[in-house]
Formats: sequence, C-alpha cells, structure tokens
Amino acid sequence: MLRFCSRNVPGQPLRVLNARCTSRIASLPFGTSLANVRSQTFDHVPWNGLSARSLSSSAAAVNIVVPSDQLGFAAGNSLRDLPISNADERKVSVLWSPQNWSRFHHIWLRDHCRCADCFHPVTKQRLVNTFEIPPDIKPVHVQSTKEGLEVVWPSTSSEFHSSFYPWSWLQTHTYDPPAQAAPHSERVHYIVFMTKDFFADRELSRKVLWGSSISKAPPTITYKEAMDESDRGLYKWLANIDLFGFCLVSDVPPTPGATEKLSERIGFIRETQYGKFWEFTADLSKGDTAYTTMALGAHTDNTYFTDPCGLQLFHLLSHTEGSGGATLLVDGFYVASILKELYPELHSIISRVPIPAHAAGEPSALYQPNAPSGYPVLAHDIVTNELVQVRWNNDDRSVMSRLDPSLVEDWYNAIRVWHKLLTSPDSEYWIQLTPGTVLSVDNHRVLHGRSAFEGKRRVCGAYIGVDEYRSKLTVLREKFDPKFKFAAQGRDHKAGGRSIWSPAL
Ligand SMILES: C[N+](C)(C)CCCC[C@H](N)C(=O)O
Ligand SMILES: O=C(O)CCC(=O)C(=O)O
Repeated sequence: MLRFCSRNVPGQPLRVLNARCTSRIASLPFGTSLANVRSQTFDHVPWNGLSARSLSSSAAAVNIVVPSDQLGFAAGNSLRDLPISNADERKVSVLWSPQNWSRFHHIWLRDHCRCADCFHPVTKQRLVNTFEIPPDIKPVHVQSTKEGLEVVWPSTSSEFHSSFYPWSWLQTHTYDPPAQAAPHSERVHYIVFMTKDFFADRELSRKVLWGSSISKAPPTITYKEAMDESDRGLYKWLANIDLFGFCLVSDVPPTPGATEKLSERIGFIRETQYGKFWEFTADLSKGDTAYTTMALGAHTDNTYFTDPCGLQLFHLLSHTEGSGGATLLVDGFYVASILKELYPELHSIISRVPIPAHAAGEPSALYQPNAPSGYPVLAHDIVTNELVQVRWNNDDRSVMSRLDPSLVEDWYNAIRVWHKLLTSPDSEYWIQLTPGTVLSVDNHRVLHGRSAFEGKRRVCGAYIGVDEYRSKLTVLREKFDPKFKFAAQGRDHKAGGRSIWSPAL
C-alpha cells in the first residue's frame, strides 16, 4: 500500500503532475491534487502509463514524503523538477518523468552511501563494511529533496544512518533500467572538422571511425598547443586520440629531447625491453624487425604483453640516402565494425579465439602474455559488449596449439578475411612522416605499419601505458568538460578538487 503524505507544510496540497497512479480504488487524472487523498492508501499497482512493469509486486506500507513546499510545481510543470521516490520491501523507486523511472536495491543504496563515514572524502575509497550491511536492509524513511534522494536507514547503534544521493548521480548510475548508452561509435566517410563545440556536445567515449578518407583532414594539434601550461591543448590532443584513435602533433622541434618532453606531457613513459624513450634505425640493435628496412604490415604493438601499451608516439627524425618508410594507419574499430556487419560469424570467431604471442628476439628476454593461450584479436566490454581493444600482430603470433580442431579452417578463414579488410585501400591511411610531425597512436585501437625503405632512417618515440593515458584524459575532462562538473549544492566533499560524486568513481 502506498500512503501519500506531505510534510513540512501541513494542509498544503501535495500536487503531483504528469504522474498517474492507478489503484483499485481510483485512478488519478492528470493534475490531481493529492491533498484530499493524503491519507488514502493505494494498493501497490503499476504506475499507469509510466511503465509496463509494476514498481513492486509486494505490498508494503511505506511513507512517501514529498514535502509540498519543495514541489514548486506550477500546473503543467514536469516531474523533472522533483522526482518522486518511494520504497518497497527491497527497492527504492524514483520516478523521473511519466515515462522514466529507476529502481535501486536497498542493499545497493546502503553500500553506495558516500557520507564521510562510509566513503573517504579524500581518498575516495569505501569505508562502509559492505559485509555488515543486513542483506534485507530497508529504509525507515525515504525523501525527495531538491538536490537528491535522502534515505534514513535503521542502525544497530541508537541513532539512524542518513544517506544522500544527488539526482544526477542516481541518473548516471541507474541500472534498472540501465542508463541509455549513447551509440558508442559512428562510422563516418567524411571528415569531421574538429571545432571546439564539436567536443562540447560529444558524448564521452564516443568514437569516430574512419577509413582512408581521414587523409583529407587527419586530427592534428600544434606542439605549442600541446605544451601550453593551461592544458587546454593537451586536452584537445587526448580528446582527439580518444575520438579518432590517433592525432598528429605538428611543428615539434625534430629532436629526441623535444619529443620526450612532449611524450611526458601525457604521462610517464613506459619502459620496455626496447628502452624507455627509444630511438631506432635499421641496425637490428634490438631483436625485432622494426630495427630493419623491411615493410611491416598493419599491427598493434606488444601483443606479447599481458597489458599492451596504450599510446605509441613516433617521430621521424631523419631519412637520408634513400626513400620509402611511409607510415600506415588502420582504424581497427572501423574494420571490426565492417567485419561484424558483413561476416558476423567470422567477427565472433576472432572475438573469442585466443592468440598466443611472444617477443623472443632478445637473448635476455622472452615475453608471453600471462594467459598461456593469449588473447583474442577483438576484446569487448563484458557488459556493454562495446569493442575496447584490438590485438593484432601476425608476425609475433606463436604456435596456435590450443585451437579447437573443428575450428582450424574457420579460424584461418576468419583471419584471412580480417586481413583482407585491414589491407583494403578503403581502410588504409598512408602518411609520409617528416621531421617535425609526431604521430601519436592509440595502440588498443589503431594498427600501424610502414612500407619498406632504403637508406638511413632514424625514428624516436615512446610507449605510454593505457592507464596513464586514460587517467590523464579523465583528469583533463574533469577540468574542462562541463559534463564532468558536478554540483551537489553544498552536499559535496571536494577534497583534492575531486567531487565524491564524480561520474568516474
Ligand atoms: C617501437 N619500438 C621500435 C621500440 C619497438 C617495436 C617493436 C615492435 C614489436 N614487433 C611489437 O609489435 O610490439
Ligand atoms: O618504423 C616505423 O615507422 C614503425 C615501426 C613499427 O611498426 C614499430 O616500431 O612498432
């Protein structure tokens, strides 16, 4: 049963507009003032017109306290001004608007309390002991306030425990139903010119997939922008990489020193068997074909690492006494989207068959991923199923000794088609790098390679860990992206400048 009651302003009408609550007793037409039904009880029935699913099957006497003085509704206003909340045996339901509501399990809400006793305001770590929360915990009081939802819990000690959840935080983290994810990526055949408002309205983590036409307007920033201490240019640089999977940096002094300093603007350089900040040329000084004049097909680096590097920076410092050595880029997400569309069963095979890999060119090192079978070419988020990583280097692939015998021919067919799409003229973006232009590549998405060359060719660059890159991008988003700004009107802890309600936590 639901008992509507208003608080704080006795006798004031409790007006709920746009919400309809159907009960066996009566249905409430739009705009009904509930004042006269304040004491009326309603069996717990589906909110008519709000959702096919009932809010709860079990009848439970709960108080809905929606202080009428805080409703502030004029006739016809939407519910968006103040969501209605109610609690049943196991969940709190929040009615955002006539067609939208969410449900949060009591245990989930209690576990996610962010008061200073439950969530460290500086370290942003959970303090509440999840495992001491009674599995059947129920609030003694639920209240909608202007800033968010207030829930009062029974507590073993004498006093109650009060939790607060900002509306925007609940909307960000709604899981029943899940927040409507914006389409993750869009395949464009034209080039989107990077205007500042282009960034402003982009959904975070959106991707712009591209083919060879990216050559018309490759994402580029200047060295001056990247080095600017305001970090605005750095944000633009990383936002470009996040959107396109790569970005050029122009007007960079053609020296290893300037390139290293540029790399470190993103984060600390990841040291590997090739060194920290590396320079390489065709002298086989390291046991890898990158240190030769050979052509290298489109690949991602470090498939032999459990955690392949996130970014790779290349700067062609000089090339004399010969030609060639053009750089190849292929958007692995773009090609995967085509494979999925045209050959879904092959897409499924390379998304599930693991590939072992090794780096064994240095006598003092033999790298293999921690999973003995390796990892599939395409890795997807386990919940959203969005593509998050491409791992492909056919040269560094080890023996396929764990292939299901019934899959051998299909697997070879799958990688053959994958390779055909990767090497299609529509997928390939060739660029002849020159001294002064640094190429930065998301090694989890964009494959790179090069054409064969003659002469003396010197390249320098660095690896940056994927977590260092993504952390810097998130910190810059907090600084520059209004979507990341959170204002809980005084209900916030901002130790270290970061809100406890940051969408990233
Ligand atoms: C970038 N640097 C020249 C240092 C090393 C290149 C090693 C590339 C290796 N075959 C891989 O795919 O990871
Ligand atoms: O020499 C180049 O331009 C690229 C070499 C390469 O693919 C690599 O180092 O992974």
